[in-house]
Amino acid sequence: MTDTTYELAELDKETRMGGAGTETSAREIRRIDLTDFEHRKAEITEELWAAATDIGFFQLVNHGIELPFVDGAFADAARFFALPEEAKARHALKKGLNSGWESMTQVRPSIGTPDQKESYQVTRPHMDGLWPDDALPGFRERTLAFEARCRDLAMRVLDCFASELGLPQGFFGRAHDPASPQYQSTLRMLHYFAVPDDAVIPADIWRAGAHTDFDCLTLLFQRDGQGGLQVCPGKEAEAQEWTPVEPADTVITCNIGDMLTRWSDDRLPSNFHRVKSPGPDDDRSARYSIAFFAQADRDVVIEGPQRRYPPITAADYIQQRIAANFAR
Ligand SMILES: O=C(O)CCC(=O)C(=O)O
Ligand SMILES: [Fe+2]
Repeated sequence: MTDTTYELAELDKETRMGGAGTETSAREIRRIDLTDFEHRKAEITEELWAAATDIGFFQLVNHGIELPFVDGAFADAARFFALPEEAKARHALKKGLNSGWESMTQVRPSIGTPDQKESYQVTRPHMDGLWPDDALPGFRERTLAFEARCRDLAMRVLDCFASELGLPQGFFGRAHDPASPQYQSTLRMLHYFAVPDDAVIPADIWRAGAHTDFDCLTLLFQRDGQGGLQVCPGKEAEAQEWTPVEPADTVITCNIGDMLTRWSDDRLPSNFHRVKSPGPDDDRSARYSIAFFAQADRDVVIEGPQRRYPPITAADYIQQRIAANFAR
């Protein structure tokens, strides 16, 4: 726990989510099938809206990003993280720009201890000097291609939300424009460290501490057998009951982020999630995941149709969240 008070209400809420809480499997993790998206858009929109508003999180299946492509992105992530420390340090995080490599520097307001992980982030306009081109030929091109597919899929889902919110089709696509120098959507490769067999992990050490995401929508790719993710819908946060999410190679777990909560005047609640450390009976090997964060372009003003929150640019919004999360 920290005793800092934050300017954003979202952050104050986060500081209260650091306890262990309890586990429940009673919540349904709804799977939304995107097969034949263009023809089934109305039906899919209904399902997405119901899952996002009743439960607060959901998974996508038959989402169109082919498994070999996802496998390739994970293979590239593993190759990057296997580079020597000094090679990775040449591509160090540009703080505030969600670009580059960091290790153990993310401290969540909920727990106050560093996440037990390293990450490499790609945010298109800020990648000068951050690509490992010499060590990993082709990594840049493949990673950008994967990022583009994630962005397109995220915009499909956001288009469905737009129609329910009374916003025009393409509204979110225009606000997340990969050709704009203001683009700030981010692809993040994550590597949670293996834990030695004899290590006893203190209760306040998490692979990722409890948090909501800063963005509009997160697409989270996980690997079969690499569990640990737990979710708690924002509207049920007080109960601190966490539902484990079974990982699978072919599904994408989605989180609504705080930016969309604001933009929807609270109609789409963000959800808390965290990644627990392996317990005594859990697999202790390394865990990899990849997240795509759809964050509106820096110059876009976030203001819902009902104006429940004061307008804020997406740049200022993300900046306040980064400042609260990265110690150095
Ligand atoms: O690795 C995971 O499963 C979750 C990652 C996450 O929540 C994040 O990076 O925001
Ligand atoms: Fe997250």
